[in-house]
Amino acid sequence: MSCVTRGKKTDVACGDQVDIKRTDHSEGVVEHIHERRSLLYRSNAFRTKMLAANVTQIVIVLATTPSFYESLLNRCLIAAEAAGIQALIVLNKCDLADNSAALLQLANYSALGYRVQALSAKQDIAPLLPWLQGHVSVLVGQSGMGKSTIVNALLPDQGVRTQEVSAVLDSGKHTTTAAHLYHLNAESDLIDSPGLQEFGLHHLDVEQLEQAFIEFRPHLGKCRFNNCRHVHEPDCAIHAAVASGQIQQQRLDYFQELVRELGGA
Ligand SMILES: Nc1nc2c(ncn2[C@@H]2O[C@H](COP(=O)(O)OP(=O)(O)OP(=O)(O)O)[C@@H](O)[C@H]2O)c(=O)[nH]1
Ligand SMILES: [Zn+2]
Repeated sequence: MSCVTRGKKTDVACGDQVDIKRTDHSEGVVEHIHERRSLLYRSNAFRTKMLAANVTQIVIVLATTPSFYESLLNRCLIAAEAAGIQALIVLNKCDLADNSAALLQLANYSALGYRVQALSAKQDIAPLLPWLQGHVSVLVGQSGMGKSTIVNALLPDQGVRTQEVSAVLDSGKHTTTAAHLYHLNAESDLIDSPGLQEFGLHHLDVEQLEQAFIEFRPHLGKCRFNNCRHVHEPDCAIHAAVASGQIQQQRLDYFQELVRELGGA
């Protein structure tokens, strides 16, 4: 049913549960937004956008080709941790060429405890099904990684994105401009979001960032200075953990990149 919000407020996110009042047989007004279990954001220095509400899992879609931005993968993982949502990493297009390099790259993330599923959405979507069962999952990823293909494979009857193409663009190019929620079955929902090229995390502060790097947690609060930003400070527990191999240098680099964006270092 097509519904509008009262006034100019558009604080409703895809996945929200709402009370509506019917104004017509096919139209209504959103009266109330229910309390959210989770809310996923992305933001730049100027504005914060709600990505999806009430999701329990973020599914990060990567592919062997075109190559994916590892920085974007990290940002998605950090956004998930900050929102208290679990993450699943999907490596799509595994029917293509050699995926061993990409799998090796992702082994670093399995070592952190993140689940990684190799897949070819074109050939067989079945390996993804058990991961989605019982969850409200949101699919995120760069353009071209195969999100539409995954959604179409999961919901073959809905002609999901092709429908949009004919209605809006009529150009034959698959593009998703807004998030959509689909019911996979009685217990599982799937939210498809537009392709991302960047994923800003300006809505987080340094302390939230530190906590979102899960392998930092056991070392936090153990630096000599309690406002240590883990750059060049002496007796830094995070640097000590990098030196002893408990934290990967690259993850510390990603952390520093995010802190610099906040203007905090
Ligand atoms: N070989 C192979 N190609 C795939 C697979 N999945 C998707 N593709 C192809 O990759 C291209 C991009 O796939 P899409 O599903 O449109 O990508 P997307 O992530 O939805 O892109 P946006 O709509 O821009 O966000 C298309 O040409 C697909 O046919 C796969 O498993 N194997
Ligand atoms: Zn430190």
